Amino acid sequence: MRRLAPVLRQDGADADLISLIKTILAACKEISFRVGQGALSGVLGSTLDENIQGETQKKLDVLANELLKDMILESGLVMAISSEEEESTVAGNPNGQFLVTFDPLDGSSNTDINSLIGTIFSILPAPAKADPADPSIFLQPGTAQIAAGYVLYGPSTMLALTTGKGTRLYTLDKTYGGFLLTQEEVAIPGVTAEFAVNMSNQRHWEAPMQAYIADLLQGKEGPRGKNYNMRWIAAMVGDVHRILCRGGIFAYPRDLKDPKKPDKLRLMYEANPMSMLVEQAGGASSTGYQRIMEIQPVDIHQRVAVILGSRHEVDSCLNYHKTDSSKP
Ligand SMILES: O=P(O)(O)OC[C@H]1O[C@](O)(COP(=O)(O)O)[C@@H](O)[C@@H]1O
Ligand SMILES: [Mg+2]
Ligand SMILES: [Mg+2]
Repeated sequence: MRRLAPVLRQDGADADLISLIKTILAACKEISFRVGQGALSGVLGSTLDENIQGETQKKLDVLANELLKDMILESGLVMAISSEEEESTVAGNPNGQFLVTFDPLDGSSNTDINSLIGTIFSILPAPAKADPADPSIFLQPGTAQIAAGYVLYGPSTMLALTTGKGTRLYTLDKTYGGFLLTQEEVAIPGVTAEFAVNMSNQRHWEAPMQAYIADLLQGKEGPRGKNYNMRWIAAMVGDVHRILCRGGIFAYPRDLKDPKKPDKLRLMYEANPMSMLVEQAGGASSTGYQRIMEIQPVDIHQRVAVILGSRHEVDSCLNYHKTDSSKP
């Protein structure tokens, strides 16, 4: 089985990019070890704090954030980092070629039930001669990403990674201590009969999403003419991993439950890296009205509606949005 670095070299990644990816993964291996130790490592449960987004921080959120931040900045390869758990960006080497934005721990609410969680990351180019302390250097669309990936802390620890040459899956070999290539080319089936959405928000969705899901639920007797199955892991990283493995559609649509917070998922370190992985595997990703990777960000913690997965199913969902005259 092939090791990570030679595969990245074959894909045209330069030595600094390989080194940065290896640094991110070194932090993830440490997180994987702590997660694997569970209650024995003393990292389960909540802190007394909230993060910038007003969400309760888990001890693992804080630990994962510190590990990633320190190791990435110490590498000297990045101009700055941005994280879900940091209010603003953190400056690094003014000559660093890269920016890294990450969700240190996705699916935090799963930590206490020994269920799927992961780390999501996105690597962007650092603008030339920019101020490393200026957060606006991160405001680049997803199409500018140099690489994107996640590490899933499951029964095995897996890496999904793309540098724009397809999406590949690696598995952490704990005896050797590195990630080995276990799926060369991920190809998401275009057609599916599986959807993932938090149904408890159904009554708060906009009309097109209500109509789309209502038709899926009618199964064989409805306009879609087939029965659908539903899955919800409550960690985007787990739901996207399932879609990379066997197809499906994942949605966290806009909802009107709290008008001040209509969207849940974060553009820079959740939606964009997952969209790149999905598109590179032949899938599609949209807000319902726009390709996610083409959004020009205005804030490092900006939230966005997400609909991604099997290409034809995403297209079907988008058709419901096209016929909704109330939207752009
Ligand atoms: O609470 P819900 O509606 O099930 O939301 C689950 C969603 O929230 C998230 O956990 C948000 O991520 P964080 O855990 O990083 O805040 C997503 O991964 C997941 O898809
Ligand atoms: Mg998250
Ligand atoms: Mg998180």
